[in-house]
Amino acid sequence: MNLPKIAHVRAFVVRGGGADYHDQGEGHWIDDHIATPMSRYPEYRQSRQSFGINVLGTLVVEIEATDGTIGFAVTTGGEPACYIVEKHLARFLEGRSPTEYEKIWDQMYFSTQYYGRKGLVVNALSGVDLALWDLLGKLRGEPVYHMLGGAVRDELQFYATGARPDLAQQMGFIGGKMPLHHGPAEGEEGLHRNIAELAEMRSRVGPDFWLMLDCWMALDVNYATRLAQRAHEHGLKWIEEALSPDDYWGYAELKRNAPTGMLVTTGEHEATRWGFRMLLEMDCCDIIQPDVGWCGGVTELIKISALADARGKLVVPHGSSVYSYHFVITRHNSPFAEFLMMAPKADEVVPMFHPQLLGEPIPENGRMRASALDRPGFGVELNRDIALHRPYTH
Ligand SMILES: C[C@H](O)[C@H](O)CC(=O)C(=O)O
Ligand SMILES: [Mg+2]
Repeated sequence: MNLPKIAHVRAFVVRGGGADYHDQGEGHWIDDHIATPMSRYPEYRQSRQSFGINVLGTLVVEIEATDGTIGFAVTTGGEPACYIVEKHLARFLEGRSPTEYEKIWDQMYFSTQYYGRKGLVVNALSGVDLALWDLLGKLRGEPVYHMLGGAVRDELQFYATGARPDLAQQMGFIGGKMPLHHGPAEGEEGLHRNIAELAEMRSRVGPDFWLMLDCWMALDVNYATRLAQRAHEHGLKWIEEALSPDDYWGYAELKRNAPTGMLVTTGEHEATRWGFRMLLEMDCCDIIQPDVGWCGGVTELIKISALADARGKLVVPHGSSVYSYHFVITRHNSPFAEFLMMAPKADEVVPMFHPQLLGEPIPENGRMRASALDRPGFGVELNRDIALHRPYTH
């Protein structure tokens, strides 16, 4: 079957929430004294926006085929990622068939390897890859999850990330992941407060509801070990991203130190099969958490997931909305998914990438039927009422 070829690749930057979900207004739980590697500096402790967490904004990649069909995707990376997409990556797509995603991925990765490999460049590459899968699905009239092999279960189950696991429990989620508020620079008092917050939440949700702590790379092995040991009596299910993503040795040590039954998770800032191979072969964690928009897109996630599956590890992607939903429903070793609560007080379910996507499905009672994904591509449209800025052309 001859599909239309790729005619144009375009990249835009958008401000205000969406894929750059840290780009929120004042008073949002996601910017309220959350422990980070920058918390050692008191002036950057209260707000992550103060050190520039939202400096980039969302990257929107559009790929138009010769018949006018448009695939698109959103991720983070903003204006610098627009430059990379327009000035470097677009050449590997235009004039090609959208079925050639393996070769396109390979050329995007190896042509940028001398300045890429992780971070911003792989975010940009992931955005292109996801837009390509969206285009392919739209041209074939198939949802991405069909192209990935089809659903292995009838519905997705979600845990919620946010400041109010107690409310998430009432909304039907299977667990709640809270941000850790105090890092090592806040000393023993900060550690007591972290444990007190966990204990308070445990008393609200009862003994069986999953509670997790997201440490956003803020800790060292010693602090993380002490936190894990003290959190164990409050039934902490997992300790997430406790250390720098570069500290594979530290993660291996933390996994050895963690109390029996408590899971160590990480990987949302890791990228590619080679990065995840390190996490897996060094036995750094129990669950890997690639972000589909940051790890290399769906093309790379297929490989990352197969590596994990062969080692009996779970893959529970970080956030990533529809890009994650279409993958998780197709894999046995992804038994549940994350839902980031983007309402400022984490007190209601709103679409994760609002306002950038139209038709973005949301969990109901903590679940989503596979049929909610039954639209071509990733099943969403770009909201063209938001301000799209195209800083570069080619
Ligand atoms: C809540 C965390 O600090 C971060 O904003 C999101 C995250 O790491 C996650 O959803 O996982
Ligand atoms: Mg996290």
